[in-house]
Amino acid sequence: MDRYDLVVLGGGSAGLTGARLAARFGARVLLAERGRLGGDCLWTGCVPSKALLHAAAQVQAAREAGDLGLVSASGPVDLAKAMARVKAAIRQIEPHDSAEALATDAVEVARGEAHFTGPRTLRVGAREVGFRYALIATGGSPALPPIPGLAEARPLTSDTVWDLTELPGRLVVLGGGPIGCELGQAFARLGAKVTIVEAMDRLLPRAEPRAAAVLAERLATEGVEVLIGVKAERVDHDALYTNVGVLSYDRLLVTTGRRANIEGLGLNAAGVRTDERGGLQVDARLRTSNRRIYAAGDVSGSSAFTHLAGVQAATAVSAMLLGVRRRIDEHAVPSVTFTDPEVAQVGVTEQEAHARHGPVRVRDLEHERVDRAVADGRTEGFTRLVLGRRGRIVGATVVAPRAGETIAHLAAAVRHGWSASQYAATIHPYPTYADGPWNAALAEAADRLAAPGTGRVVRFLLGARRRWNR
Ligand SMILES: Cc1cc2nc3c(=O)[nH]c(=O)nc-3n(C[C@H](O)[C@H](O)[C@H](O)COP(=O)(O)OP(=O)(O)OC[C@H]3O[C@@H](n4cnc5c(N)ncnc54)[C@H](O)[C@@H]3O)c2cc1C
Ligand SMILES: NC(=O)c1ccc[n+]([C@@H]2O[C@H](COP(=O)([O-])OP(=O)(O)OC[C@H]3O[C@@H](n4cnc5c(N)ncnc54)[C@H](O)[C@@H]3O)[C@@H](O)[C@H]2O)c1
Repeated sequence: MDRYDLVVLGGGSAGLTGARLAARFGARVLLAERGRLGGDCLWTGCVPSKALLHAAAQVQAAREAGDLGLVSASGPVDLAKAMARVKAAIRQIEPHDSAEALATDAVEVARGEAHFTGPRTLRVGAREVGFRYALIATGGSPALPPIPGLAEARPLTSDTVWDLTELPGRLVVLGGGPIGCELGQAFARLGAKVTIVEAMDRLLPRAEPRAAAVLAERLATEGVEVLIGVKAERVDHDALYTNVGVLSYDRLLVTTGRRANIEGLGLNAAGVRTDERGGLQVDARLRTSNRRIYAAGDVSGSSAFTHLAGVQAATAVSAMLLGVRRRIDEHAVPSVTFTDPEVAQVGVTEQEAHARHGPVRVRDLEHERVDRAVADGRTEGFTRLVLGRRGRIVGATVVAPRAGETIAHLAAAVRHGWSASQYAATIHPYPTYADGPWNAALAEAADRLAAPGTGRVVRFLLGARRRWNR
């Protein structure tokens, strides 16, 4: 039986990062993949959704060009052409995640469904191999809620929506989380009549409520019907029955959440326990109940982001192979919903901060005060800094075009516990959307200068300098 230092189950964002890092350390690594290398992010997640959103943004710009005197574009697009752009983006990235590229990095790839046959053995295809350590990185899949008639209606999910070649006339999107909002806006801009149905009292329930409100307003302006606090009761004959009425559709897209891919992994044989919710039981260092098996990425039950999946995998591999014990600071993981405007967030929201840090303050800056937003005619957004003890930035939200680029520096602030004054000390380029957080932090720092204690010192210095340098 072949023996490996590390076997990795799943070749998505987590598995690819973990396998490559281990091979770079000099370990003998086997990566098992049952489907397509690259995982959700490349084939059905980040890459196709961002490519479709880009196509949709171009269409939207064309529609709005009438304001500038051009004959404005109208009507639906040829979805097959938009999807061809999506496929082109995937094709461009795919070679980096291929078995050939991995072979160059000294990672061996085994094709097939992997499952544990014992605490230190695994079968993939016809091969049984032994391992010193294993990384479970099998990701997640769309989950359908138990609504009568829903499964039988065979709705679209984020796995299958990419196969559409004709734009649906009426698209009902069930679930107003990040996937529902991104895809809902994209299809609406491409020309579909979109209705988003969300069970909670707002879109993006994990975001600052005000961010969700700005997004909902923008979607409504673009013709998306947003139904919040609505209960879906059953699906029958191309119609979704809800407590507020019947929504007839041409296609139904379900984006109500995902579940971890742990079925058929042979967890019992490996001595890997699951928790009461049926997910993998992992500790803060991502170790399962078998001390030689770790988990990373969506399967671990943490927030589903590619950037987090990669960091988790690298952390787990360093712990397994080198004994480096590190925890990931989950509070400083930025999240971005790539709608227009983008909703970017890091750390805690105001509500969460109250619960966790006690009294906190927020410093808001309206984007009417951000010159780049004014120049772009996009002042609907805002920046919010959540300030904890000693003025430390414990959370931030930016709602704006390109907010995803702006949030990275704020992630550093939350990660390192910077105060608003420390954040403000870095010069930001003008005019950018990053002026939002910078000006918010500068305003906070200026207020501190005027506060009773510091203010007295400042006034003393001013007075003294006046007297000495008449
Ligand atoms: C529509 C959509 C948009 C998204 N947009 C973003 C975004 O903009 N930014 C962001 O950060 N995140 C985004 N995400 C989330 C992101 O795609 C995931 O967090 C990321 O792909 C998780 O990587 P992973 O390695 O954990 O899992 P995956 O990428 O799902 O990889 C798991 C791999 O394991 C394989 N596998 C499963 N079981 C087995 C087995 N038994 N044996 C062998 N192989 C197996 C699967 O085939 C798969 O290739 C999006 C997700 C979706 C669905
Ligand atoms: N830009 C990004 O980084 C990005 C983009 C897409 C997805 N993701 C990640 O993928 C994961 C899955 O995303 P998602 O949007 O599918 O899931 P989600 O759990 O984030 O959102 C699902 C939404 O559906 C709603 N919902 C659940 N059941 C419902 C019902 N019966 N009727 C109506 N609404 C219902 C929920 O209240 C929630 O708002 C998330 O963790 C997300 O972070 C990230």
